[in-house]
Amino acid sequence: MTRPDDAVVQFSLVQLDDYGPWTVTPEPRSEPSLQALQSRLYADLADFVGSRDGYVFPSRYDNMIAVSNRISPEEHRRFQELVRNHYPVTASVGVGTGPTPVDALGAATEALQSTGSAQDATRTERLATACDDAPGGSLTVAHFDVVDATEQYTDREHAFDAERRIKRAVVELSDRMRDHGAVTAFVGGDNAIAVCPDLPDGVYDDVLAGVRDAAGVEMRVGVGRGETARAAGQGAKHALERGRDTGEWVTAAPASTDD
Ligand SMILES: Nc1nc2c(ncn2[C@@H]2O[C@H](COP(=O)(O)OP(=O)(O)OP(=O)(O)O)[C@@H](O)[C@H]2O)c(=O)[nH]1
Repeated sequence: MTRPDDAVVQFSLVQLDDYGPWTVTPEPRSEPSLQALQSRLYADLADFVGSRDGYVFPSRYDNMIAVSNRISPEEHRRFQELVRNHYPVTASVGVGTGPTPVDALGAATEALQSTGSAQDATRTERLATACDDAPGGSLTVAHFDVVDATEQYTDREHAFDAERRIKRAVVELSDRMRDHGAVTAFVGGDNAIAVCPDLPDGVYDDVLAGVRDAAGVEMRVGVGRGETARAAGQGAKHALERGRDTGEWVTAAPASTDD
């Protein structure tokens, strides 16, 4: 199947095969060892996708999300092979494209779901791709962070309360960005990254105001565009740094792929 003409973004949904039953076979496995396995597998996915100029989000760890523009089906198979060779579990992958990140992740989800249940013992290492070439258009990445998180929360509040406050703000943020077709993920510290359609600046202003009203947390954003998630994301990071200096949030000019 070829990809839709208006596709600008490709997402890959990586899902561990039959992982739930494995975690309790022959008896429940120790939680720290499961956490270590999940973290290592995520680190390998981040290296694999990052070295191909994509972006990756841990999601629920048994399901992980990659922005995979320009990463071919053959390369996805190489990642599946890596997992098989290094871990006691295998991974299936759904790949989807669409005009918005929400559409593309939806297509990846449907492709994967069409191959069978996450807990089907006979579903092993499926690669479900709804397209035979990856889109090469321009991507938008928005990198958000909390203003003065260290001084206001990290250095003052109970660690658990600081965590809850920041996570609550990110939930508010991702709900609002989803309404605009963006997929947003918490990426650590006080940071969240959204892969977005091309949105007017006013949308970011409204979203930041909405998060402030709902969660009482002030965030800023840098926005970058580029032909890969890496290029767009680096542009967003540079824009965020400029925003720290000026107090305004900033949209970066399209970044080159080798930025
Ligand atoms: N994943 C990720 N984490 C980051 C990044 N930058 C900072 N962090 C994390 O966020 C925490 C807070 O850092 P900052 O955002 O620089 O600190 P701040 O106190 O909010 O200060 P301002 O952002 O300047 O208002 C750090 O301790 C890191 O854990 C980034 O680019 N990516």
